[in-house]
Amino acid sequence: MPEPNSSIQLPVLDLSKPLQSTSLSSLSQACRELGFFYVTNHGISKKTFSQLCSLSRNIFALPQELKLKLGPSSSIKSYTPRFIASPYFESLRVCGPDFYTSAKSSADKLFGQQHSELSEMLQEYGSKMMEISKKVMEAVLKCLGDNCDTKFYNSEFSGCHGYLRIVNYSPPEDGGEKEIEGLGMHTDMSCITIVYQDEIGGLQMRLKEGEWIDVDPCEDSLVVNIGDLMQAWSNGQLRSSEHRVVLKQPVNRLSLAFFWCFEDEKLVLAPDEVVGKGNTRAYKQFVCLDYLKFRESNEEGKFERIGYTVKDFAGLEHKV
Ligand SMILES: O=C(O)CCC(=O)C(=O)O
Ligand SMILES: [Fe+2]
Repeated sequence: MPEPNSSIQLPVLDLSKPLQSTSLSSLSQACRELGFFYVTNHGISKKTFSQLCSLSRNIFALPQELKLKLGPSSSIKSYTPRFIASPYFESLRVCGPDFYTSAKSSADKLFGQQHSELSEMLQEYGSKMMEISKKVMEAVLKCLGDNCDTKFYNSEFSGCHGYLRIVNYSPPEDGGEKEIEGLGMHTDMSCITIVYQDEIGGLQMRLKEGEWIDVDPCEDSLVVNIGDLMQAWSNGQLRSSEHRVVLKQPVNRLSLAFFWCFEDEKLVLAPDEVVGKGNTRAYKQFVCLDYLKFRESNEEGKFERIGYTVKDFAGLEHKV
């Protein structure tokens, strides 16, 4: 594993202010070159995060037999146990738009019928994340210039849906000084992903040159990264960068990753205006679900470990 030693100042998108031209140009550069940035003034309180994290920790602390009632082989399939993505990674998935029902069907299996606190919190969190995703996507579309946000948000992105993955990383207690890979290098299959990480840190992004950079937890900020669907839709102008999670201390780490994606049946194709006159189209049209299936079939048993990306699936010979 290469040693990461650099850090980089990622730009911050402040959702409480209109985007000024200087912040737009740094955001645009980040979306094109790095694929990562922070978002602040998102409207989710510290208290909400800490309550959600503590309820989630209670779930992950339950006996394995109980958690396995939720997956991977149950009909709900919301739980991914350890030793699938990595020996140290387990996760719980909650799907929108009805986050309440999705969470409730898991909670009922774990605790019986009487437990709705978690489901209510997740409904609130999920709908808040949907609103944040919309605002973030409008800003991302602005980065493509030419009023792309007003031209394309409604026609292309209004059918997007979101799901939340609550992740618990538990490194071995006797890990010593060694850095341990909690989640291997991958790109996300989303349009955008919005991540809350607790104070432990460990998320790293990969530069185009291959160097690993820490994406540190930042007070009151969420991390946004561009996913594969957006890389294809923007004709490769926006970057879906490889990232991973490295565990540097023998303590548990919790993250809440929200994936905002096109609907399964969506035909993903960069509009001519986005490709731009005189530029070559870099991705052929594809059905969103077909890409998700392609990734699944190539990653059997490996979860999201990278092998193939949207470039391998839909990339055309001549790249822009
Ligand atoms: O746990 C994190 O910070 C990021 C997780 C992630 O990259 C993913 O679930 O795709
Ligand atoms: Fe990811």
